[in-house]
Amino acid sequence: MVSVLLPVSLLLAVLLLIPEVFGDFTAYQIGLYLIYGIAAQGIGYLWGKTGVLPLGQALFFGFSAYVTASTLRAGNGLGIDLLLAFTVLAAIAVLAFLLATLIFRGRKESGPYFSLITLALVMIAEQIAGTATPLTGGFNGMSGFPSLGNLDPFGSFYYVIAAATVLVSLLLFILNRLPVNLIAKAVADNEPRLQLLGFPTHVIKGAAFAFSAAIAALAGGLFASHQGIVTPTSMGFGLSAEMVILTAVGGRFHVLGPLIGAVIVGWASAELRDSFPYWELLMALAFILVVLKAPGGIAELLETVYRRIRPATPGRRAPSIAAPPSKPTNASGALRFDDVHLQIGVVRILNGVTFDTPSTGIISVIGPNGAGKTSTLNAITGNLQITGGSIALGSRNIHARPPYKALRSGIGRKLQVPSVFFSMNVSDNLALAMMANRARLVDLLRPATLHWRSESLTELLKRPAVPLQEDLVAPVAHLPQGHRQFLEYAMTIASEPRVLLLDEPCAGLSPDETALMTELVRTYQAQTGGLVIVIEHDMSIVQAISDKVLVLHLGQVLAFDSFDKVRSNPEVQAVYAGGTK
Ligand SMILES: Nc1ncnc2c1ncn2[C@@H]1O[C@H](COP(=O)(O)OP(=O)(O)OP(=O)(O)O)[C@@H](O)[C@H]1O
Repeated sequence: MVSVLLPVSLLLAVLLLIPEVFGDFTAYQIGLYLIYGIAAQGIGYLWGKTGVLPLGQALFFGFSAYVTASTLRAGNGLGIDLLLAFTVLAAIAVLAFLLATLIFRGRKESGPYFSLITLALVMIAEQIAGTATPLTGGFNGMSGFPSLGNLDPFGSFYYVIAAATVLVSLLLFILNRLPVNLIAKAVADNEPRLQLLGFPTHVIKGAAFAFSAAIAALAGGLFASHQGIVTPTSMGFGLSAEMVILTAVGGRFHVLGPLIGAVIVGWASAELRDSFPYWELLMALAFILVVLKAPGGIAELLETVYRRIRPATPGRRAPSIAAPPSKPTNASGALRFDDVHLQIGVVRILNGVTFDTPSTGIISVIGPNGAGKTSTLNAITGNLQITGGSIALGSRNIHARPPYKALRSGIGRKLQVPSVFFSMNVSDNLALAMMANRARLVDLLRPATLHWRSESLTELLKRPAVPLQEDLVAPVAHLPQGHRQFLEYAMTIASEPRVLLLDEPCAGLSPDETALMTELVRTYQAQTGGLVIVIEHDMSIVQAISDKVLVLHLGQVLAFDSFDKVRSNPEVQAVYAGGTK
């Protein structure tokens, strides 16, 4: 809690001292910088955590500013004004959520589409604001309305801005300690893995965008009241870009970064504007310098200096909490491919794959490079959409589903190259996996959820040969390949899926580690009674673990039988002639 209260108390103290030390006029100027800083904090949250860069945030800022101006002009009284303000914030958040989920739905990555669409929207909005004169006052804008509660913009209204700044910062600091923060960060880190853990990333990005839009709208309302005039530039691309610059300069990874950026850039611009004709050039150069040399912005530089003086001490590890059981998935029965075709452009990857697995056991998938093994798993989890035929698990067709629904259908997937969250430590990776298919919305707002452990995961971590126990606080980026393989395996089984898809789980493992991994897979299958499908090149492993072997070649099934029968199959021998692979 100290990590929240200390910076927030310091912020409060500094903001309260400003009018006392510098006087009302400076407080008025800083009030404006803080308003931009609040909007930039919203951008920082979205961009710094999820990696999604919004280029049209002034759309919400300006819209809210216009609505606030009209409301204040109508003179309804403080109560109605506040009620309307909350209604506008909520409406903007809902609209932003719908817009973002619509754009992100069906897209695998964040990509530049979203940024470009927000850019286009704010340009349209600025045009409309400039031409819809009866509503907005056209290019002259709206003016002549009182401040909220008739407070003096050059006096007491500063304290309203200071209060909003502290509250937004407090909220962001609290969010940083909750599981939702980990999930938001996981989007930027490895979105495909998060989807395979059952998280609908388009909804997560939509929620983060809605939150940042509501913060921009709050800032817009304060702006109208503070400035007493709203013009189309308050809803324009120029302001949107400026807010992004403030965020980048101040530091998008820190709660207070955007505020620092807004105050420093605002103050420097005001100082230079009158004394130096090329001040905009100087500001642009400063921006380029920060982006190139200090991508984490001023806040990160300050933190580096602070950490030199006071190195971080490793916190005490909180005791584990028994995780609730996984949500039932109703996954049962055999996996059935019926004449499955998969084509991307002119590349025909699967050409009529048909097989029917038993409902339990270990199936190995073998075949030469490029045979279509990984694509077969991709078709099951929805990472690739099939172009013909059907895939069913038990009595339910599963082929038209997006990847985040695979786990909800009881299918866990480990990828060929270990796919984990590289910017996080092992503990956070496991925490995300423990939430998969377990956490309800309310659990994502409880810090205790971060300490969930299931019995099976605890058992796995207790095994002396599993190299994860001593790695818990180690950044994943520093782990050797073998440890990453075990981590991804542990993450995949954390939600106890009934169907386990493992793509070369022993690749890069030492002989001892390989023996351990095969034993873990066998034990998991025996304990759950589920179906495990393993892609494997090493025939000794295939022989040791398989109940049946599926041989693929050129996107078709060459054989599907016991290991011995497959080994003596002349067609398989012909394909494998000359090597063990
Ligand atoms: N997204 C994609 N776009 C275009 N071609 C693809 C795509 N995914 C796979 N392919 C092609 O489909 C073929 C089968 O690929 P796949 O990865 O399924 O093979 P594999 O049997 O798993 O091979 P390996 O043992 O090398 O991993 C390859 O020729 C590959 O280049």
